[in-house]
Parts: sequence; structure tokens; C-alpha cells
Amino acid sequence: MTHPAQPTASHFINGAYVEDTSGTEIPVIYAATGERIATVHAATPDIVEQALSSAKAAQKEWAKMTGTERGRILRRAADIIRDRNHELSVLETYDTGKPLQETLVADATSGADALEYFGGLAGSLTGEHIPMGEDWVYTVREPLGLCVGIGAWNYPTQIACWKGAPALACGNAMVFKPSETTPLCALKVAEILHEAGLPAGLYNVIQGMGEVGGALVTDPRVDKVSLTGSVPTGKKVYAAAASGMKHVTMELGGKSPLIIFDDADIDNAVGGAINGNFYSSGQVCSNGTRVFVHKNIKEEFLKSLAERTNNAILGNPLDEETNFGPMVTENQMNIVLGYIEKGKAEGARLICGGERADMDGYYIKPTVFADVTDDMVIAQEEIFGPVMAVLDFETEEEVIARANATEFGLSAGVFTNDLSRAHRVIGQMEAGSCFINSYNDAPVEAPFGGVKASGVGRENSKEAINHFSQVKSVYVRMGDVEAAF
Ligand SMILES: NC(=O)c1ccc[n+]([C@@H]2O[C@H](COP(=O)([O-])OP(=O)(O)OC[C@H]3O[C@@H](n4cnc5c(N)ncnc54)[C@H](O)[C@@H]3O)[C@@H](O)[C@H]2O)c1
Ligand SMILES: O=CCc1c[nH]c2ccc(O)cc12
Repeated sequence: MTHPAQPTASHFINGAYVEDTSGTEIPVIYAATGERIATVHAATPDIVEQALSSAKAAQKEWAKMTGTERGRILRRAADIIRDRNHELSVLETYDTGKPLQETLVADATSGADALEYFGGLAGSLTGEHIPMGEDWVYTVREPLGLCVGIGAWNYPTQIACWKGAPALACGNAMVFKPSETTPLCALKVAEILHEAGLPAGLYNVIQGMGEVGGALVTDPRVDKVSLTGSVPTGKKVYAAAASGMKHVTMELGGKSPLIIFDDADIDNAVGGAINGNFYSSGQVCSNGTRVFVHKNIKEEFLKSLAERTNNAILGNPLDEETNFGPMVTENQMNIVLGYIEKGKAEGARLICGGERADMDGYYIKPTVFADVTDDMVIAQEEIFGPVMAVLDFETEEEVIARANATEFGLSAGVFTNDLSRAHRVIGQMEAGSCFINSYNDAPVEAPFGGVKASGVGRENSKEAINHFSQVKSVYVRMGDVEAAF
């Protein structure tokens, strides 16, 4: 019998599902059991062509519509997503293995927020009037044209919406390629956008690995590439886009610091460290995986952290009691287990976890290492799994320098009851998305993105509009033209 997660077809192009079984088979594996629940096929050159040409053809008319008309469609799609939240959350759980307890509140909800927010902004995307004496300049905010979105596997619904909503609001068309690991959810986003009235061709989803992504990025018709992925992929995609002088948004990885001072509320700080390391089983780009704890409160912090972490409920992700799911794939599980072994070999003190859970699926127990030093591999590399490294510090100056001593710059957090210190420390963090007495909040109203190797550009907020549109300026002379000859 066909599994309920099996999509109608692999791709969604020009307003309809499209199949081409001659493309490489991509199995969709449910991380909680290891069972194959669906199969899709990678896009062939013909599918890539269909997606790009239909997007290119549809974009001009879309851009001519008023922003209010475009926004109405996006807001209608947001309403449909909210109405179908349960069904979409179950699909997100099948796609990623993340517990339903999480997906019910985080994924389709966050996607709907983006569609509602950018749908609301679409009608107010205007230029400005600049007086120049008798003359004047006016500016027009125009779409970029054809945008490509490429997704990571940790938030397939959210990423499809975070890229699609601002792109469409600004009058662009999008071809979206989800991660080959989680190909299902973006198809539903495309289906719902069209059900809400989006004209055919404006949001196409095609499947495939890096090769398909590469074909999209290098196509001369493409004006912009927005990637969510790892730093090594980001460097390749950025370079390919640059050679075609394309706009980019790069949402990449991190190894973010979370600094806990000795005057912090310990319960809140432990909660922040748990949210910033174990949500989605640690598969969140902005996670605060280097937890710097002041030496005066280190043992108290670790005791409470271990007690609370040992309460995590690992189990069937579709059971709403479960609050900690498996790694997305067997491969990701093995990568993370490899880092855990490195941590042990490097002499870090294991506080809890540190091994695979004794159950089917790709589960790793939430793991905390203490006495981690800056030179250890587990303190330097992005693990993208449930492995928290706790490091000691003594002074503010010292911890700021150590927190910034990384090529990454996605996020940073601080817990302290001294708000002057909180702002002073955050002001010196080399990071794009920061938190004070909290961690990992990502509302659509706030810009999200990194500095240094963690990325270029911002998603969400009004900032995203700047990254999916461009400004034309028009100088208007009211008098005669003076010329030298
Ligand atoms: N900053 C953010 O917003 C954010 C959010 C989620 C995940 N991430 C990062 O994503 C990474 C995990 O996701 P992943 O393993 O799917 O990342 P990845 O870099 O392996 O793949 C990301 C996407 O890029 C595609 N791709 C790979 N090579 C390509 C190429 N040469 N040209 C075009 N496309 C190519 C993949 O098929 C996939 O769709 C982590 O590093 C994580 O931090 C960042
Ligand atoms: O990893 C992707 C995006 C993201 C960053 N921080 C958070 C927090 C909560 C989420 O649902 C997603 C994200």
C-alpha cells in the first residue's frame, strides 16, 4: 500500500504535479524507523528547463499586478496552511523525523507567518521622491525577476516559505529545490499557493541533489539565488552565482556562543541552553553550541542541566508526548556519533548522553560535554546534532574574545541579570542574530542571518524585501539641458 507521505509526483511545475521517472531515484526514509516511506526522482535537464521557462514566462504578468493583489494570494495561502496545520505537521515529521510536538507549533506555523507577513507588506513596496531644487529624482522598487531557492533538510516547510513569500511579494517568480533528504513538504507549499490563486509557473518545486542545484544557479535566466545550507556548499554556490553577477542570500552554518554570567537566573539559562542545543535534536543552524558558563556557577548549572536533559522523552515522533526525535538520516547520526567519540578522546567530561539510544531509528541521546577547551574539535566545528559543549570563563573581556574567535558568525546569546552588561556584550558579538536572556526565537518580524562565513543577506522582516528587489532611480529635469558644446 502506498504510504500517506508519498507525493502525487516528484515535481510541481507550471501549476501542476509533473513526473519524470528517468531521473535518479531518491528514496525518502523515515528517520524514526529507517523505513522507505516515499520515492521521488531527481529533475532531468528537461524538468529543469520546464521549471525555469515556466517561471520566466509567468513573472512579467505577476510583476504587473498590484502588491495588494499579490499579497491577497499569499495571505490566502497562509490561511490554508493554518487550516491544514495538523496534516502538514505530520508530513514535516515524516520528512524530517522531528517530533510532532514541535512540528505542530514550529514549521507550517512559521511558514504561514511568512506568507501572512510578506502578503501584508506587498501593497506598501514603494519608492521615494527626492527633491533636487527644480528637478527631482524618484525611485521605484522593482522585482529581481527569476529567483532560485535551495533548501537544507532541517526545516523543509519553513525554508520553502521563508524564501517563497518575500520573493513572490516583490513580484518575482521562484524555482525551489528542496534538500534531497526532505523532498516532500515544499511540494505541499507549492500546491497550497496555487490553490490560493497563485498563477501557474510562479512557484515551481523540482527535486534533486547538488547537480540540479548547480544547474539552476548557473542558468543565465536566473537573477537571484537564496541558499540555506552548509558553509562549504555556500562557498561553491556563492562563487557560481558571482560568475553570473547574480544576487545572493546565503543562510549558512554556525558554531554560536551562548554566554552565561554568574548573576544569571540559572533556570532560565539552563532552559536557554536546552532550547539552543536540543530543539529539533540539535539540527538548528543558529544553535548556541559553545556554552560559556562562568566558573562560579558551573557545577550548579551542570547539575540542573543534566537533571533536565535526562527528562527528555525520546520515542515515536508522531506521539505528542515525545519531545526529542532522531537524527534526520543514518549518515547524519554517524557524523554526530563521530564527533561524540572525538569529544571523549579529546578529554572533555561527559555529563550525559554520549551514545546512540537503544531503539530503532537514528536516535542519539542528548549529550553534554563539560570542561571543553577552545582548541577541541567539538568546540570548533559545526556538529548539527544534540551535542552541547560547556566551556568555563572568568572575565567579560576574555569571554567576548573567545566567543568571537571563530570563522562563523550566525548567532550569539547572553544570560545575565545586568542589562547594561547584556547590551555591552551583545554589542561586541560578531553575529547576525542575537539573543538576551533567551535563545533561538525566530519570529518573521525579525531579520535572520549571519555575518562572516555564516552568510550574506537576511531572511524575514523588511530586510528580506531589500534582498528580493532592486531600486531604480529616475532623474527628472524640469528645465533645459546645459551641454559643453
Ligand atoms: N542559516 C540558516 O538559516 C540555516 C538554516 C538551516 C540550515 N542551515 C545549515 O545547513 C546545513 C545543513 O543542511 P544540509 O546538510 O542540507 O546542507 P548542504 O549544504 O549539504 O545542502 C544544502 C542544499 O544545497 C544543495 N547543494 C549541494 N551542493 C550544491 C551545489 N554545488 N550547487 C547548488 N546546490 C547544492 C543540496 O542539494 C541542498 O539542497 C548546516 O550547516 C546548517 O547550519 C543554515
Ligand atoms: O535552522 C533554521 C532556522 C531557525 C533558526 N532558529 C530557529 C528556531 C526555531 C525554528 O523553528 C527555526 C529556526
